[in-house]
Amino acid sequence: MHQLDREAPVYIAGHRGLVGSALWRHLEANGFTNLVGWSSSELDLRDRAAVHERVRALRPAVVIDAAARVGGILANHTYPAEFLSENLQIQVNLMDAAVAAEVPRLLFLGSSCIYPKFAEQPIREDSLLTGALEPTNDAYAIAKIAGIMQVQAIRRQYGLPYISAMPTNLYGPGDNFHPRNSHVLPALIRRFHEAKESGAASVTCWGTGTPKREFLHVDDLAAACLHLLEHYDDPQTINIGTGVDQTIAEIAEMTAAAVDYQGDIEWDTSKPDGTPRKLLDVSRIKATGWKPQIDLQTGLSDTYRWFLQHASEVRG
Ligand SMILES: NC(=O)C1=CN([C@@H]2O[C@H](COP(=O)(O)OP(=O)(O)OC[C@H]3O[C@@H](n4cnc5c(N)ncnc54)[C@H](OP(=O)(O)O)[C@@H]3O)[C@@H](O)[C@H]2O)C=CC1
Ligand SMILES: C[C@H]1O[C@H](OP(=O)(O)OP(=O)(O)OC[C@H]2O[C@@H](n3cnc4c(=O)[nH]c(N)nc43)[C@H](O)[C@@H]2O)[C@@H](O)[C@@H](O)C1=O
Repeated sequence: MHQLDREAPVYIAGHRGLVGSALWRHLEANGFTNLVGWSSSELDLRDRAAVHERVRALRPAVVIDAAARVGGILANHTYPAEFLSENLQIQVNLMDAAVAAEVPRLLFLGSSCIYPKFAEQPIREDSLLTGALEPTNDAYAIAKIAGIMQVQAIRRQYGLPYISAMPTNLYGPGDNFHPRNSHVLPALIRRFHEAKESGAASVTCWGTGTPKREFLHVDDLAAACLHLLEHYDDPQTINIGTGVDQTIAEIAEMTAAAVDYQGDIEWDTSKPDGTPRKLLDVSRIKATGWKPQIDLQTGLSDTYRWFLQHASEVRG
């Protein structure tokens, strides 16, 4: 593979989200001068005709699909119909439009929840479709698996070097801090912060605290995406993660420390735990020369600082 042209148009779908905004920052810092993004109100990616028209008119050199209906365990569990339907529509429209406009390079982003609930740990890419999915996010996972298949089908049929990558759980500036619909880290940053402010004696977290999760800072993810666009060309999807995980109880302790909340932590076991563990095997991406730079403690403190500085504009 070769260096991307820094002056050619790069379309970042979902450029206002956690991942898309990090991609924008990273590409800009790496000399890209022609980044393009439309918000969902400017271009609803479920609108097939509009997507075809925009992509045909722009003829980007690269499309990065960071647009999706995204949420934490409870949002996935509560709205499976939307998570399936909206994600299928967004990715099918984008990829079909890219093929029709002969876009030469595309990166599709999925998620580590595509792998079987009881996959052997750490999870290798070839575990895909070897077992049943975790029920709290099976609808979302099936949409993402369809995306991987579409990338492979396009490569086979049209010979275009499109790729897909599967990030582990992400966090960082620009995250969604909604109290119910977000992922665990932003939810806990907000909850511990509010408890500290109000002087609450305890904070309640969801589930048993025993599941394990792996967290990657979104700036590391953005660097990995550019690295893959310049160094990876294979039909098989590739994992992006740290190769290290913690229990949710440990994560809650770390978040409380980052926020400086001194009270107790309690557990609401009526809330779902989700998959017991999903640690990615990251040997393939490491072999291409990429590795994460931001450790979880530093990343958590930075994210909390960002949350405080952007209190009036945080999502959720
Ligand atoms: N967050 C995580 O922990 C992980 C995320 N990922 C993947 O990374 C990608 C990005 O996720 P993330 O940044 O966290 O999600 P966010 O919710 O932060 O951002 C998603 C973006 O998608 C856009 N979008 C959603 N629906 C539409 C639509 N109908 N038309 C146009 N744009 C739309 C939104 O645009 P707007 O703001 O303009 O409405 C939003 O900016 C997803 O594919 C996700 O699966 C993978 C692993 C973990
Ligand atoms: C990225 C990934 O994200 C989702 O899967 P998940 O890994 O289960 O993500 P989560 O961050 O929501 O939860 C992780 C763990 O943390 C526990 N937990 C404690 N307290 C809170 C809490 O307050 N909020 C949340 N959300 N979780 C909490 C929670 O019970 C669970 O055990 C899917 O959308 C999936 O589709 C996907 O791709």
